[in-house]
Amino acid sequence: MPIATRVPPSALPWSGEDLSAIICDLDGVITDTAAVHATAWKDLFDEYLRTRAARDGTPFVPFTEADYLDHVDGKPRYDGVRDFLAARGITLPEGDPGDDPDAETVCGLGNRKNMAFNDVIDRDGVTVFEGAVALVRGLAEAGWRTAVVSSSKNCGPVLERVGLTDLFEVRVDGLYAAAAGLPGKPAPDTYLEAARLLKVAPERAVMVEDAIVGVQSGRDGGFGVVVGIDRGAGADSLRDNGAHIVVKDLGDLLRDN
Ligand SMILES: O=P(O)(O)OC[C@H]1O[C@@H](O)[C@H](O)[C@@H](O)[C@@H]1O
Repeated sequence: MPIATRVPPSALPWSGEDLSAIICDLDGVITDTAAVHATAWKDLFDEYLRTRAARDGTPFVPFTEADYLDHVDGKPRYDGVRDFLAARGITLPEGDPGDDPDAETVCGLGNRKNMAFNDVIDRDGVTVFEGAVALVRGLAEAGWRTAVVSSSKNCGPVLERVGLTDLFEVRVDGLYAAAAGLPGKPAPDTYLEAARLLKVAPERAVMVEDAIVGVQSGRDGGFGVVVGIDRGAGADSLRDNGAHIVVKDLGDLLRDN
C-alpha cells in the first residue's frame, strides 16, 4: 500500500484543529529545485559583479549564500534582481520582460538567470521530494483541498517534467501573479488568492514554505499552521518569521499509524 493512503489528517501534528487545506510552495518543498535556483543566481551575479568590478576598477565581491537567503530566495524573478543589486548600492534600469538576456537591465539579468536555470534542469532533470508528495496525496485522499503557490514562472513546466501537474487542485504561480497584478512574497497576496480559489479560510489552511519571505507571507496572511522547511534558512529564522513548526522535509510529518 502506498504510504499516502496511510495518512489521515489525524496522523499529523496539528490534528484536532479545524483544518481542511494544504497550500505548498514548490521549489525546495515539493521539488529539489531551490538549490538549482540558488546556483543559477550565484553564477549570474558573480559573472555580472566580476564584469562590473573590472569595468569600474573596484574589487570583486562575490554573491554569497547569505545574499541569496536575504535578498533573493522565494521572491519573483525581477524582485530578486532588484533587491540584491539595491543591497550592493547598484540601480539598473528596469527594462522589460522581453529584454535580451545580455541587456544590462533588471529584466535582462533575470532572463539570463532563467536561461541558466532551464539549462540545468534540461541537463540534470528534477528530483522530487517523495515524502512531500505522499503527504499531499494522503491529505487529498482524506478530503483536504490542495494548492501550490510559487513565485516561479517555471512552476508549471517543473511540475510537468516530473508528472505532478495533477498533485494540486489550484496553482498560483509567477505567471498567474503577474497576470493578476498580485505582489510577490513576502506579501501574503498569492497565498490568500490560493485560499480564496480553494474557498477555504486562511485560518483553516496549512501552508508550507522554505523561504523566510514565504513564512512571512503565511504569518501575515493569518494561516492556521505555517510549516517551515529548513533547507538553509535556519530553523530559528523560520520560526522568528512566522513558522509554527520547522522540519527538514515535509515527508517528516508523515506518521505510521
Ligand atoms: O523561476 P522564476 O520565475 O525565475 O522564479 C524565481 C524564484 O522562484 C522561487 O520559487 C524560488 O524559490 C526563488 O528563489 C527563485 O528566485
